[in-house]
Amino acid sequence: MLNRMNKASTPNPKMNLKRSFSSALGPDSSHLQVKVFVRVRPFNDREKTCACRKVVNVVDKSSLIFDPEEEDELFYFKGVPQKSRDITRRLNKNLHFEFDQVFDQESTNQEVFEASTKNIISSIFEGYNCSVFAYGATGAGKTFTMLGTPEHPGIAYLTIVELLKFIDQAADMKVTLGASYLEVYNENVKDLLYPSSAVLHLREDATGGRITVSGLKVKQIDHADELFALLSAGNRNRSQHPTDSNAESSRSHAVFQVHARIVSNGQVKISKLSMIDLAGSERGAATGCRGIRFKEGSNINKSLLALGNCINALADGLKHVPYRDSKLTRILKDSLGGNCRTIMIANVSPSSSSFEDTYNTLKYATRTKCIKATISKNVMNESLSIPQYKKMVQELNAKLTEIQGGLSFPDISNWKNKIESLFEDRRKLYKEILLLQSQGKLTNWRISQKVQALSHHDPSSKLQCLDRLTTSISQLKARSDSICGRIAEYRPLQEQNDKQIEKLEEEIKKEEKIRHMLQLIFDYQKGMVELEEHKIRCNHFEKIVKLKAKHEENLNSTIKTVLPILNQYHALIKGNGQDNPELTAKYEDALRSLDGVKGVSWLGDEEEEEEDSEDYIQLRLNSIKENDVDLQNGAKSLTTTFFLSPIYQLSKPKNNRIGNGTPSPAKKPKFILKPTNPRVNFNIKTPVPSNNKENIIRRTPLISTAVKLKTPAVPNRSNNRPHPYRRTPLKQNISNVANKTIVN
Ligand SMILES: Nc1ncnc2c1ncn2[C@@H]1O[C@H](COP(=O)(O)OP(=O)(O)OP(=O)(O)O)[C@@H](O)[C@H]1O
Repeated sequence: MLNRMNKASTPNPKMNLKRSFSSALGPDSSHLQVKVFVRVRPFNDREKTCACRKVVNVVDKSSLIFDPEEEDELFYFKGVPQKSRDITRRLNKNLHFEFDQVFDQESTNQEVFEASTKNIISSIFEGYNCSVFAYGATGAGKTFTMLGTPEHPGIAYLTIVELLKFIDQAADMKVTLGASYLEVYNENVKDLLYPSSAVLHLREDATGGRITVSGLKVKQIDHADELFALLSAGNRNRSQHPTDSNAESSRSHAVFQVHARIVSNGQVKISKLSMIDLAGSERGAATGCRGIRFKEGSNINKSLLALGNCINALADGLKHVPYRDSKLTRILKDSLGGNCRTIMIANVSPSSSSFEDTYNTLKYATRTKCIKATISKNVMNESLSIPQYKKMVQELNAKLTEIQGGLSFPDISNWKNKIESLFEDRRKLYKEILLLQSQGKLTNWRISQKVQALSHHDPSSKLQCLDRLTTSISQLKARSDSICGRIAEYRPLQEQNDKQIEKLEEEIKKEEKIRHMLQLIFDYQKGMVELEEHKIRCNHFEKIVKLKAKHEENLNSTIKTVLPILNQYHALIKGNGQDNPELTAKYEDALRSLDGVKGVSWLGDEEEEEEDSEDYIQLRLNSIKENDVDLQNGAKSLTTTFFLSPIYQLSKPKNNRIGNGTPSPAKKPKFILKPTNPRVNFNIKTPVPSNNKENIIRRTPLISTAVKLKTPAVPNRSNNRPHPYRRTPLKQNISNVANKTIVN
């Protein structure tokens, strides 16, 4: 038995058939594979009369046995019954085939439809292409299955009925249907709905994948009746000629296509249902065809052979599928291996007279089961009309309102008021303190000027102006003390405000949901206060610079006046013979001092030259950056960086040097105006005095200056070198601003 099965299983090595043909994948994965059904038609009259044997035995719903074993009749040899079989008789193949479903002779078209095509109707409305094709030898029942008779309507009819039923039920979609019907006869394509039209040609689209039939007309369908009328009319136009096997043999491959355009939920799905009734495969000898019929048969077989090759290539998963070998395979390209849910109904005759045809059909069908198709929906976005957009916007708005209703935003107005109020207090406090500081610094600068003026005179002289100077210094000092006192009064309030703001910031951090929102408000308010602080500092700095400039102007004008008078006095004394060496030395010392003021450069000043090269005539304030606070001994100081961009720089030429520290009266000092060099930075620390008055005096630069009243600083000239800051008034100005007034 096993041997027989093995033998039977290798009739054609290329087909690689096995004894048992089981479905490669389960029913759930069928959407990836071509579904294959086999239908066995009843014996026809001719088969009945010729006493043919039944070669197909339907075992159950999904399997059949081809060429089943028969009970061995008793075999007599010389009148004696033998135990062994009759060796002159052919062995039965007894092949077991399995398909998605097998329909026996008793099955109706309705049953075939219910089990096969009905299941793919919904896929059409999802945007999938679907195709059903009937395969089999001539007279095997393809046309009966696909088209049927008035009494027994076929798959095409039943599918259309179901399709229309589906459309009626689906109220939420708009479906437009169209139909086309073509036949491939003798390798010519003909429009069956418009039979008078010329032979149609196949075109491949630009992407090289899709085949279209150029000139094939798609008729729009508004009513179900129209679809049936089209089907009937197309069938009448089909090439049919009687053969020995079939009195009404269809000699062409017919492709009836229903094109659907489904619009739902703003999407457009386009799908196509193809129902293909293939011409029957036939053996010339078996069908008794001659002449034109033989030519027809050759072409039919040629295209069916091409179809078989495509099925084999697809089943083996080959990259190249020979669709181009025939018109039929080109047309069926997207129904077999393309983006399509495909159903094959293989029709077979049960009669031994069609033994070879049935066997070949079953082999084809088995190979077809292995074809896997990758299907995807043909969905595209519909370009909506204005009313549709309006409707969509309304729907979205309604959803938004619904979502917003579900969200509750916490009320942060209390927080906001609290933050704003605390920072408003801080702003006022800082403003008062800084303005007072500015007044104090300006006052102290005036004190320092008067102290300098005082130092120019002999304290023992009883000049009236000295009294005025001393009185003025005392008044200014009293004012400075008063300002310091007022600043000190603000200190507790400022500390309290700082603590409140620190606490508030901590509280904000604990608010999980609104923390970020509150932090934004907090940072904004903080920034506003800092901005105001900077504005006050800028104003202060401008005032200082103006004062210095005015002072320098006065000094220069005094020198201009004093120098000729001094020379005159010296000449007068000398002329009167009252000159003495001590007086001459003092005179020369005074000259040197005045020369120094005018800017003579001395040897060994290189480093200072580098350090203090920021001699500016005009200064422009660009921007300010605060580096915040330095806590030391309980006192706070604010460090501010000023970026000063000089417009022009007044410089001494490098060669304006005399040598060995000796000034050269022959060479007058020269100045040149140079364009600005890159930005110059000044770090300016603004001390914020603590409560402690001692500390205030010790740490506040201007007050320190005031304390130095009793012992005014005198430039150290022990090495016969003028102090660089005393030598050049401009430098002195800058140094005062940078080091004394603010940086201390
Ligand atoms: N299941 C069936 N039940 C009853 N009669 C059938 C059945 N199948 C086929 N027949 C009959 O068998 C005959 C041949 O069938 P059909 O024309 O459908 O064959 P075919 O495969 O289309 O042949 P061809 O390829 O030559 O067109 C028809 O008279 C048809 O009515």
